[in-house]
Amino acid sequence: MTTNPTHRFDHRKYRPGPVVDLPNRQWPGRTIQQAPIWASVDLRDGNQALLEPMDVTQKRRFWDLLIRLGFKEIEVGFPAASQPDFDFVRWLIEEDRIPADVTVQVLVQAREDLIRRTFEALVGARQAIVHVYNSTSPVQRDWVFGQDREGIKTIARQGAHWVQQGARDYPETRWTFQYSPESFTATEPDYALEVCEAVLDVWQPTPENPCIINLPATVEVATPNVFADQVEWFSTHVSRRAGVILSVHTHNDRGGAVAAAELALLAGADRVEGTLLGNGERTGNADLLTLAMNLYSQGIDPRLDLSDPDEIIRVCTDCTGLTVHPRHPWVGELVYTAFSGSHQDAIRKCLSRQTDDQPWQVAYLPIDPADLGRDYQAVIRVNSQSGKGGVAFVLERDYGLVLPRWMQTELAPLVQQASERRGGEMDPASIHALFRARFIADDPQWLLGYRLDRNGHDVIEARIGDRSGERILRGEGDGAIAAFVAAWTAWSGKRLRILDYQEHAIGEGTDAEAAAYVQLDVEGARITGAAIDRDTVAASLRAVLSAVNRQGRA
Ligand SMILES: CC(=O)SCCNC(=O)CCNC(=O)[C@H](O)C(C)(C)COP(=O)(O)OP(=O)(O)OC[C@H]1O[C@@H](n2cnc3c(N)ncnc32)[C@H](O)[C@@H]1OP(=O)(O)O
Ligand SMILES: CC(C)C(=O)C(=O)O
Ligand SMILES: [Mg+2]
Repeated sequence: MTTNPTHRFDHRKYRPGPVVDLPNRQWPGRTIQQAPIWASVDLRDGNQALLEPMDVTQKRRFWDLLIRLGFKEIEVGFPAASQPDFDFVRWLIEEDRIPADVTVQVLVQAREDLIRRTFEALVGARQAIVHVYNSTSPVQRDWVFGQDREGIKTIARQGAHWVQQGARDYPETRWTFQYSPESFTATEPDYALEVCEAVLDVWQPTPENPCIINLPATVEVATPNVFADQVEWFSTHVSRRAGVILSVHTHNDRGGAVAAAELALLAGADRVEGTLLGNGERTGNADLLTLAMNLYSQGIDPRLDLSDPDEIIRVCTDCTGLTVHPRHPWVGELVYTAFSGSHQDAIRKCLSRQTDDQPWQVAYLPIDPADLGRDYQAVIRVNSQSGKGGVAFVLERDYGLVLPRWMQTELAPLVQQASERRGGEMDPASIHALFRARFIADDPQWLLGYRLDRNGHDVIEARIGDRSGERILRGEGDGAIAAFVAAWTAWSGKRLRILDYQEHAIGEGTDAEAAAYVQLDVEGARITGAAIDRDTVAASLRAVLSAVNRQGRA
């Protein structure tokens, strides 16, 4: 290859992949109604892409996970390629680790010796899928295999024949045959079909005894709609369609593996191969976890139990050595977290209205994080992008404090400034500390006690302490706060007026406390205060004192 050093980044080097002329395409008008047949290729495609392939212990652990999640078809390796893969298949069979409703699948090239060895690996299996492949695209034909169209078709046909032969030698196993025209998406569609027809001619599948034709986007070379066209064209042109389980196997080179698999389902695919979290060659395979969660979030049973993604992540990470991006769809650490103010506000409002008997409709949260074992702790986190809604959410969630709107408005900028100074997240304890420092002021005067006479008209005697000693203030009014304000006014000579007052219980039972929030007009200045006390009246009096103290400080 020649490159011009002055034009290193040169798009003229590339050509678009093949497309199908499909003016009457049907897939755009369809929606996905049910989960496809899932086939995990974690232990094969995922494994072959690792810097350090899984050892036997890791493979066993991964297998157990796949079984727990509910996979019924699992490609367990390429047993003819390596002894560990061979041994793993033997372990599964000899240790009776394959549940009756699960079928193992193994991959093999269309080579006679390898196919023979593959059947040896599977001796004693109740049922198995033997997956044979060869590559069909022009570059593979011309440059890799050095074969013309006929030659490549012959490789496929022979492979199909050897597989059929092998199966005849082991009649005690229920066999399913699978063929992949590797590099399908880069292959001329009519030629890919021709090769598959040659395979089908050998296998003669029927609805009672179907085979699997798996169409791989070995390398993703086009937009997902192009893949969908290719799949629909294939699905509507292949013979013996009722005897063919049409499978797709997408890779993520352009970032579209999941979308391509979804559109392929609209286009007629019955089955999807992929991996958990998208591990696999280069940019990976279609992420089955994402695909399944996409269905789940649309109200469709994904037929996989993904309720504990943290366990999935743990096993995948331990076995592959790969980490999961915090924004990975559905399961990343940050995907149910809102930092920005308007999102937090909307989430808080929606969560307060969402009930268990309604369909889920919370803005910015496509599903209920609790379904995946994620608590609401992570939903709202506060930093300099956050507003009053987020601050209020955190104080309510973690401290049971339901701040009035006017107090939220006063507190939020303080939190924002603190976050800007700190340059990061404000944890709940810091927000709570800011709230207390701002609104709860038991100094320079504090409440030592009170006596309330509630005989129709409220009469209060409040014992107030300060650094010089203590005094008794007396007043009366309509309610304890009004009586206290009257007492304070009489003593201080200052005009004091309650603008707003709110209180609520924190917790329940004998441990419950009361939170009181007050907004006063003191000599024309608006000032706020808060207090928390086991006694409701004391909380309200202390809230008024907090405001007065704050005004005094100001
Ligand atoms: C898209 C995919 O993911 S396909 C799966 C790929 N996975 C793997 O390859 C992992 C396991 N593979 C291996 O360990 C090795 O490739 C083995 C053991 C299977 C084979 O190793 P080798 O015999 O050394 O052959 P190698 O892998 O280099 O294959 C190249 C030869 O096989 C031929 N070949 C490759 N694929 C196929 C196929 N699917 N069907 C028939 N022949 C094939 C090539 O034309 C080439 O033939 P040549 O030697 O006459 O030029
Ligand atoms: C073996 C085939 C199905 C494959 O992994 C691919 O083409 O990506
Ligand atoms: Mg692959």
